Amino acid sequence: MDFATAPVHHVRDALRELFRRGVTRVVASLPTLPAPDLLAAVRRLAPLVWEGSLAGLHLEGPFLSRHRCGAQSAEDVLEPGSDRSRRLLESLVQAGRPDHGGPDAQAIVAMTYAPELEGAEWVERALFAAGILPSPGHTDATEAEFSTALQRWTGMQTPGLGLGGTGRHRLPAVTHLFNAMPGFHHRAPGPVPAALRAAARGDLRVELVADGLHVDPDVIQDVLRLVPGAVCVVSDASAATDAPAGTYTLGAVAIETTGNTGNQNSRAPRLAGQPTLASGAVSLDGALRHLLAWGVPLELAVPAVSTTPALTLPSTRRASGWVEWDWDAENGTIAPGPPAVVVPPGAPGT
Ligand SMILES: CC(=O)N[C@@H]1[C@@H](O)[C@H](O)[C@@H](COP(=O)(O)O)O[C@@H]1O
Repeated sequence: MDFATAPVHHVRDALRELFRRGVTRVVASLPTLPAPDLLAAVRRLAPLVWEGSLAGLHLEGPFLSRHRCGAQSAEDVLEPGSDRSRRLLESLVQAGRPDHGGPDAQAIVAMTYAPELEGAEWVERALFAAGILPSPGHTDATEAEFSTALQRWTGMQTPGLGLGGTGRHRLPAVTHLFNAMPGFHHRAPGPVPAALRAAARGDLRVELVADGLHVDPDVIQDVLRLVPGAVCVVSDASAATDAPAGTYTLGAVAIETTGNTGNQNSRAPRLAGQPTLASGAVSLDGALRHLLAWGVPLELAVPAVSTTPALTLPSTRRASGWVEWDWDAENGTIAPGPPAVVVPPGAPGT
């Protein structure tokens, strides 16, 4: 099911399946699309956020680096500085805002953008003002460009949103750290070390795709040890995630998966006919199983898939109940299949 193009009743079916597996809050990511389609998708899905079915919308673009599109539609990437881009962002913010309610009611919770682009500062200002977190990602930024963007944010915070708050503050998160950005080089460090330093200071959170294919499991564990409270494990899922072999859509682009052939590498969705990774290979319950199988202690793994990512949501959308899994304490693994008990929000102890 492709959030960007599916009718609302298919979205509801997919959410029911995720909730059955123990996922309690879902942020729908919309990829870079032709501007009218993106606006239409926000208009279609925002009511699901207002009614509480979705926890929010994340727009992955369209203000991305043309050099780091990855699986995002390069044709639909826009320069943030143009009048057309300004009008589009204003319309998106408007489409995500309900008739009643403050910035906390905005359906869009985050937008991925490349902070080195000309006009990025305007995007950041507009997003913060609307209660939307700017998420650096799909970026070709140098370390200096990335750090400059973080400094710019300092003057743009609104109450409860921005840098340097308490541990439960709503902070921006880097969109899938390591993927779709320059890697670390000792003479050209790129955004990764700057992001990790900011995360260690408590000024930023970092998303990781923990499917065993996007980032080496040892690197995931290193990041969890370095900045344990800042890691948001995300599925980066698409219609092709956990799906049978076939061709699917990710908004405007065709992607494919070879399904579960027993060779884990073949299971990652890729751009059709190309080697480019296109989305996560497992949904969030699968990511938790991976973390535990790699030996990540339960007390690091569980917050990274639950309470830490929840902190990127407005506080009114964080209470998510509690899920008890059939887990094998001796082997540190959880049993496949649905959780043993899903305790609804508001129940004693949640
Ligand atoms: C939805 C989305 O955009 N997902 C990105 C994809 O675009 C990128 O190609 C891939 C690998 O990036 P990498 O080759 O830089 O590691 O990571 C994520 O799957």
